[in-house]
Amino acid sequence: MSHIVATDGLTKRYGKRAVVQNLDLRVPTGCVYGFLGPNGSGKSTTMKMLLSLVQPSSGEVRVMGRPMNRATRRRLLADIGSLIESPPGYAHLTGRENMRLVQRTLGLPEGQVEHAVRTVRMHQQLDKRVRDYSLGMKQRLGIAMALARRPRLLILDEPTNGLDPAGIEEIRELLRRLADAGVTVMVSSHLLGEIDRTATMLGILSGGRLIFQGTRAELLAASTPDVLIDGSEPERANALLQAETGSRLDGASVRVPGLDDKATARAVALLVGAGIGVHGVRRDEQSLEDVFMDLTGGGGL
Ligand SMILES: Nc1ncnc2c1ncn2[C@@H]1O[C@H](COP(=O)(O)OP(=O)(O)OP(=O)(O)O)[C@@H](O)[C@H]1O
Repeated sequence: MSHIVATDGLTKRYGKRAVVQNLDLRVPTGCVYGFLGPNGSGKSTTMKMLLSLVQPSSGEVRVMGRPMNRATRRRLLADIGSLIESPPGYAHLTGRENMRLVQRTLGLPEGQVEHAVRTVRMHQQLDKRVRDYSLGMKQRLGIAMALARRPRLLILDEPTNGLDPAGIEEIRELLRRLADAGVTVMVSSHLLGEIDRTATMLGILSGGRLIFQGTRAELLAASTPDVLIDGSEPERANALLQAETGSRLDGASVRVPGLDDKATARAVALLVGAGIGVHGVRRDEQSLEDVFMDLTGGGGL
């Protein structure tokens, strides 16, 4: 599989503190890559290193098969569109004037800029000043600016931040359309729910480390859902299991986290051996959100 972005041991230290540690990112060409993690986990710093806006302390970034560094940056950036932190654009100018600036700066044909504006469905809002735009409109104009150069790779840092549900859905739909048109999109969020249905690959960052990278199905498979045990004496059963497994009472059931099949059989044998009647053992249904919360410890989510 070809990767449009690949990093090896990518690390950023500020003073003694490593804010991004040893990342081996693999972004397959043509996917929507959801880059998830709580606030402060290092997503923006990583994206800035991918764009060579921040110099890595160690490790390597390869984009489109080439090393990204100060020397190669200019050429590689010609094929990358990005939106990092607040939306760009001069507030006192209209959308059209801002787009014209982008066109002139990059020396682009007019049709290309118009196509970018239509893609984000902003063509009817272009004569308003940017300061009168809603946040969603500003984000969409920012994405149009990033798209104007017809990038192969689009890097978007929290494009849904601060948007209402309708605005979030618009961005989601836009990302899907871009992916269908062959653009690889890397998009960060601190909320799994904002991108999990759009992203085909997920990378999860926690405390500067990549704690998961793979598909949604792989993420679900990587988790061990809690086991719920129903029996004749839930309190005594919980007391027997608690020290070793961290179990707790959940209604009339005993909820036991992190048990694989063998450990489940051992727990049941222990209870039966202690004279407790076990009449039900089942695995809890787990949502992707539960798995994400488990992995990141729920920090900042
Ligand atoms: N220039 C800098 N100097 C020192 N520390 C920094 C600098 N830039 C970022 N950090 C620290 O690095 C950590 C990661 O920040 P980063 O912005 O990459 O996280 P994030 O996951 O994008 O979070 P957020 O969504 O809140 O922006 C934070 O603790 C931040 O304070």
